Amino acid sequence: MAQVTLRNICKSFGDIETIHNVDLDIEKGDLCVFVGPSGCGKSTILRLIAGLEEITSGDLNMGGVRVNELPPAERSISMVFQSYALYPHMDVFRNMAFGLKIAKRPTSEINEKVNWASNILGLNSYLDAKPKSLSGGQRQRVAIGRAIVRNPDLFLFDEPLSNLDAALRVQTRMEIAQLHRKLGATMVYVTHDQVEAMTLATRMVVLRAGRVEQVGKPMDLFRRPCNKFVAGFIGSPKMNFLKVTLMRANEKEAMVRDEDGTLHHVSVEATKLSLGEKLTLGVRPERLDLVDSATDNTIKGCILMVERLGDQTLIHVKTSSSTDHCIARIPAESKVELGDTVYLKVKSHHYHLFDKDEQACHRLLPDET
Ligand SMILES: Nc1ncnc2c1ncn2[C@@H]1O[C@H](COP(=O)(O)OP(=O)(O)OP(=O)(O)O)[C@@H](O)[C@H]1O
Repeated sequence: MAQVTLRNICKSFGDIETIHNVDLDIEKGDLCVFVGPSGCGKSTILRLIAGLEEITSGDLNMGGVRVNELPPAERSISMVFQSYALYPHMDVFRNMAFGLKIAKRPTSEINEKVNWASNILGLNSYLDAKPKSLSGGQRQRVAIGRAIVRNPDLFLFDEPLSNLDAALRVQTRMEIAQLHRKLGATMVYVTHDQVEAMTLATRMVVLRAGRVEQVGKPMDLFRRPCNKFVAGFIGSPKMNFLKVTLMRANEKEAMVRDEDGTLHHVSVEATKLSLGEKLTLGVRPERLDLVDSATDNTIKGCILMVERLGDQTLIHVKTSSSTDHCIARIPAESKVELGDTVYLKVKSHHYHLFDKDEQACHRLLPDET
């Protein structure tokens, strides 16, 4: 049985419904990450699970029991916010001990648990310090410590790394992943950063405008996005999209033509498509290889920008078919200059194809990809 289940959950603020029929199972031990653009409803769903917002309709179950009306304090959850929410006048020890004190736990248990948490989080040397003397990363660790001492059934994280600088974000992200493994805890984690989502999640939930678009393991969503939205949201730089027309189709391949007249052979099950249908071809920047001349499966374009990143180079290429310009990730030693005409080749099984409703055609991938 899943630890947390959402069934047909809707949430309205006044007359406006912002969360629409969300169904989701969060299994024990999952690190379930909600990801999606600003305003898609990530925090609202987290707050519904926490009991900080009232559910308009649907059922929220925890451990098999319906908890829609259960107050937050009775849900066995701990929440960690972006803003840390530490008490400025209390030292680190008292901040971490606060919840247990309120719960009137014996002093020996409080000492034991706070020491255990501060060991795990590397806070032993700071137990007497006040929050204002700590760095952002240390403060967030105290907030996490305060959450773990309570040993809840479920941890909820709302963009906990947003206030940290880039280096600290990576470090704290690793610490959260390690903590998740050490504790075997069930966690729900909200972020708008798809890299954070990919690296942390055991299960990723992609949301758009209050609806779940796709749920799955990060690499499954990366390899087999169910639609153009998920394909464009996961991956950095994002997937390139080209406007194409279907010329031929069978159960193993779609042959499409781009706006330059180049043919692309795409390894997908394409029997449901109609000849002449306008489609979108997707290809990730790392799947484009520089070649000398145009053949089938190449994209022709003119270099608009060259970004040399050290170990690799990104080229931004203007093409006739791409909805935006195309980005290709190429080896650092490639000799390319602004204004060059380039040909970028794609293997048939590296393409994605989306129908006129932006739904993905089933990809036929070889085992190694
Ligand atoms: N208390 C509220 N009253 C009215 N509308 C609200 C309230 N809280 C959230 N909303 C609306 O619900 C929608 C989802 O908001 P939510 O904060 O959950 O998005 P989000 O995905 O977490 O966004 P962000 O990444 O920007 O934090 C938005 O349109 C927001 O304006």
